[in-house]
Amino acid sequence: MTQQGKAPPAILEARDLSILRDGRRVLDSVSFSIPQGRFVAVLGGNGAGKTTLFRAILGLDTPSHGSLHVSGHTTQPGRSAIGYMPQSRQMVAGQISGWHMVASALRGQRWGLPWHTPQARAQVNAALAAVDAQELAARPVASLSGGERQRLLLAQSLLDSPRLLLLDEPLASLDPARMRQTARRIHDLARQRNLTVLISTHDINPLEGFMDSVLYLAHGKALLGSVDEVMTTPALSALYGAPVEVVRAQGRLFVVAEGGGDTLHACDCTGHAH
Ligand SMILES: Nc1ncnc2c1ncn2[C@@H]1O[C@H](COP(=O)(O)OP(=O)(O)OP(=O)(O)O)[C@@H](O)[C@H]1O
Repeated sequence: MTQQGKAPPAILEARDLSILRDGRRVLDSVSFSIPQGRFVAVLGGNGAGKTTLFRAILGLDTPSHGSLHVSGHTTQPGRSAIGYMPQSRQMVAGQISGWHMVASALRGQRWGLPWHTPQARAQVNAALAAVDAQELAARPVASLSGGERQRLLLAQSLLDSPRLLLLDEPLASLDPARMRQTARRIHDLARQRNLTVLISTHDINPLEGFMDSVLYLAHGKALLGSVDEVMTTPALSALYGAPVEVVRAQGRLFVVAEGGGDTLHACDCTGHAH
């Protein structure tokens, strides 16, 4: 990391972290340190291990080797300081209201108890207000658009005053304007609350101007740094262990397999060109 000045203490620290899934090494001796308050884009192709990393941070997957600490503590399930927006958009549908859907994620209330304390109600209302979703509170979830449901999921992740937000592809299936709007909303919330945000995505274009760092996962390895440090042909070729090319066109940045093969990622990196 090359951010200027004294870095705040690390909220997330991986040391030689390896994680197996079905016997396959998804993360292989990965080390990185993320200071509190950073807004980090987590990039990597399908199956690179983004969700696996999030699950490990939540304490749902145990490292096979190495260590992973959140605020200096070993990861464990149920830490209230972590807000999570899962990639799976499955949610209780039917006639449940937006308000009750958000409330169902309150700690200890996961099965939607029919009553809530005034404090719990205030927390749900505040989370809805934080994402400008008050008008969705009374609507049946089944009647909401995909983008509106995603706003409710973001509200859920804000319950219980998290210090760290893990957002697994929160921009997926949004139109370009809403991607940018959502990225700005998350960024502003993070700044107001001094939250650390890890946001996984296949297109970092909408995050341009908001992210402090990129954590790029490929072939079990990870590279953390600024956009300028990570999104370069030499850096990503070294990470992939194979030649890839970082191409800039019309203010956008693409990562392509050498020889003009598949586009691996796209990102608007105006102002980051080398
Ligand atoms: N429940 C599971 N059991 C066994 N293997 C799994 C399981 N979930 C994921 N994997 C494997 O772990 C690897 C990493 O998957 P992961 O979901 O972390 O990738 P990802 O970077 O989030 O991918 P995507 O961008 O497609 O969501 C993949 O090879 C996947 O097949």
